[in-house]
Amino acid sequence: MDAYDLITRNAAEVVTEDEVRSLAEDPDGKRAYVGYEPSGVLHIGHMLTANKLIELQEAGFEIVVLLADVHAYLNGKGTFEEIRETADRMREQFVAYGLEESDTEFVLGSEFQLDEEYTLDLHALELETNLSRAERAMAEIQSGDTATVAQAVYPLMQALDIVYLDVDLAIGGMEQRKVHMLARDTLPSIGADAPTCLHTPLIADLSTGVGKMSSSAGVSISMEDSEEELREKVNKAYCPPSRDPEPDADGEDRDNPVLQIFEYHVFPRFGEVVVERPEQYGGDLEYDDYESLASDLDSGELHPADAKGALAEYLNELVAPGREKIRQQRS
Ligand SMILES: N[C@@H](Cc1ccc(O)cc1)C(=O)O
Repeated sequence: MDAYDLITRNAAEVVTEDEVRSLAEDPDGKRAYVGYEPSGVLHIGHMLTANKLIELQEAGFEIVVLLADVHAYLNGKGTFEEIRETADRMREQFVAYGLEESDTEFVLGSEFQLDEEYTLDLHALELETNLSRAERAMAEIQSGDTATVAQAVYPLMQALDIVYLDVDLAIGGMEQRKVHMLARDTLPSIGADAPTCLHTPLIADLSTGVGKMSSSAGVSISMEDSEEELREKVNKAYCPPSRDPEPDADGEDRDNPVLQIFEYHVFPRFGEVVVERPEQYGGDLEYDDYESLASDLDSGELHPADAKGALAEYLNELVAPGREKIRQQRS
């Protein structure tokens, strides 16, 4: 796979393709980052962007993980002290998940976001941005129904982080895209470059396939799930025998979250998949790529129950080191 294909593998969108192509010409030493609001336990959304970081690490990128303590505080996630405490645990969980510790720069937001220079640049961006634009950028990230002033400052700080962390590529889930577009539009006003961005897809709600999976509503997969819990969650998941399910009665689009997890989590980390089946049902099935697995589900060769059984096992393998780390952190 050439560098461009590796960088953009499984991305929902890159902004812009030309900019990513020029990064791909010489990826060595280029810097990519994801920022996370610290929380006690990683969930599948964190793991999805982390998969991309691991791939970029392999492509030669320097990886920066921002533990965005000030952002979590601005987004109403608790007292600053509480949030800080969880940041360290989160870092350890990322390492357990597979981010090479010696090759990853973990930065706490408060290490630089409270400096005078940063603050003055932030105020300069505030002058350039109207409130409704900031609010719109935050709509999918904000906790609570009504936007606070803190939540309007939040996306501007996120934009500024890209400058202060000196990154060449900003990564985030699709819910970050409006913040990144705001960053592209406003950073030039303070003399900085518009950042190049890559967005990872969102996984559909596990039980319905409608909308996105969320750690705050509905069933989500987390790093502390036991093997048994994973099996139960996956068994109950929505998985019609097709990769493009029919819209539901309300005409809402559905996706197949079981297939999405194979595509965005299992294949990128394991490379191949074996679905174990008793001889009498045709024996084991082996797949080298996502496409062949998805088309076997479409054709009926692969039964959803067998796909789910395999998925639960691979997920268990993915979360096991982090689960062990969480156990140590709590003892
Ligand atoms: N907005 C990100 C967190 C974040 C904060 C600051 C950044 O610079 C980047 C990302 C989230 O929703 O979790």
